[in-house]
Amino acid sequence: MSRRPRPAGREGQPARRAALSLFLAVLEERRTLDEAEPALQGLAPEARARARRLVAETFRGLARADALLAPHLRRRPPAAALAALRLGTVELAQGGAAHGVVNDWVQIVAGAGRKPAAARGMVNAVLRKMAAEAPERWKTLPVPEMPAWLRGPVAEAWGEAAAAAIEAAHLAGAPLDLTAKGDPAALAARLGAELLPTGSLRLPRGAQVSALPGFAEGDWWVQDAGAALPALALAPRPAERVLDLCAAPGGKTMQLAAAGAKVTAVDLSAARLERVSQNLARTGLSARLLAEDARAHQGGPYEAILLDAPCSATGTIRRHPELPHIRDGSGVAALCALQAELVDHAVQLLAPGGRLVYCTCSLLPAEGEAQAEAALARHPGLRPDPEALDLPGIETDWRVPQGLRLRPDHWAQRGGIDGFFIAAFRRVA
Ligand SMILES: C[S@@+](CC[C@H](N)C(=O)[O-])C[C@H]1O[C@@H](n2cnc3c(N)ncnc32)[C@H](O)[C@@H]1O
Repeated sequence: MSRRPRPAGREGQPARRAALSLFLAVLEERRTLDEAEPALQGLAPEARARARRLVAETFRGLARADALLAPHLRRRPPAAALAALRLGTVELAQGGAAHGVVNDWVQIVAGAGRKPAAARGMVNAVLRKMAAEAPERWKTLPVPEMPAWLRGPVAEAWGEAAAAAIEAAHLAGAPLDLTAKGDPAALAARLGAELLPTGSLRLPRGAQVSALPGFAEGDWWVQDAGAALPALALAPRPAERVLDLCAAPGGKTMQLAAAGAKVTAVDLSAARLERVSQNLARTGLSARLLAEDARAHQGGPYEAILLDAPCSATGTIRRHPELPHIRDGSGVAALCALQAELVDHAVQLLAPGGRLVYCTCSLLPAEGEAQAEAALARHPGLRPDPEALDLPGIETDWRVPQGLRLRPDHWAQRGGIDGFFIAAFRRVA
């Protein structure tokens, strides 16, 4: 029996409706995509993934979409109509079929807001113009800049050219990196992945994680190549008692446990610790999990401590393009104070001769290099341990006096790496 063709765009409409709610939830409530995504529960997994992808791409290219839209908007449209225009423009710029995209967004807007008829006409007219303009003009528009609170310190630390290169990396997005539970070379061959010099595996952006071989068996987990380095720098030994502070969702906990260490993993958030538990169950690894403030942890002394401190997460903008649109830098001072308190407590929990690795996925030197310097100034019994950072595959220009500085523009030919700062210390007294 022949099936009647579906009207263009109909199968995309649930995803687009969901994208509109998700986009508004992130922007208006200042929640990350991860925090807001549970609102999409009930949507088929494919539509959910499509909605999330569209919202992420819209935040990534928002400055470009706004530049294209501006000449066609006499006044700022109501929130839902503006969101539809931004999402629709990005879809069109990235090759979406004009008829389906425009019709769907017009229908969606017709059911939202206080003056649906006016909004409907405006969205229809503007998106038709975008269908004609956006695909050609998109790539000619400037690369979106980081917000001033972030761009300022980045350009001051590494210069204008580096800031621009980091912005280009944010726009390019990130590939899919995995960490193997066992032999990385064997897993790379099995998955057809690139084996990176640091031991991580790399697949092209957009690969569907749960469909990859070995996911259900727990043979690997998703982890940026930069995020995999701190646990390698700690170099846990089999049966060694290791403390993993600020552990959720557990990428580093799994690395430490896979190396055979007896891991105690601490995180303030019981909900996030539940994800560590699920990750450990999937990978068949184990660790002792404690939901508590790391500053109150009593235990040890430990031979090895990993402190992956909460931070601005500005090193992960490639993967979390909404961050520049929902943060204003006002939380950074409090994060820096918390990081220092966490370092101080970690030092107290360290056995004489013990190793401490401190890291943050931040581009801000205040959360990285400055924290490492301040820790040494506050703790005369702490020494830098630069040899711990002599890891396979490390490029010489990642080394800085305080430790390792990774930036998204590093490894540009390979597809980049998340921004990270990593310092290694030893307690000598
Ligand atoms: C950068 S994430 C950790 C990522 C994790 N190490 C991994 O590799 O998957 C920071 C974590 O710190 C936790 N956190 C924030 N403040 C904390 C505190 N005072 N004590 C313990 N954990 C805290 C957050 O809940 C969050 O899970």
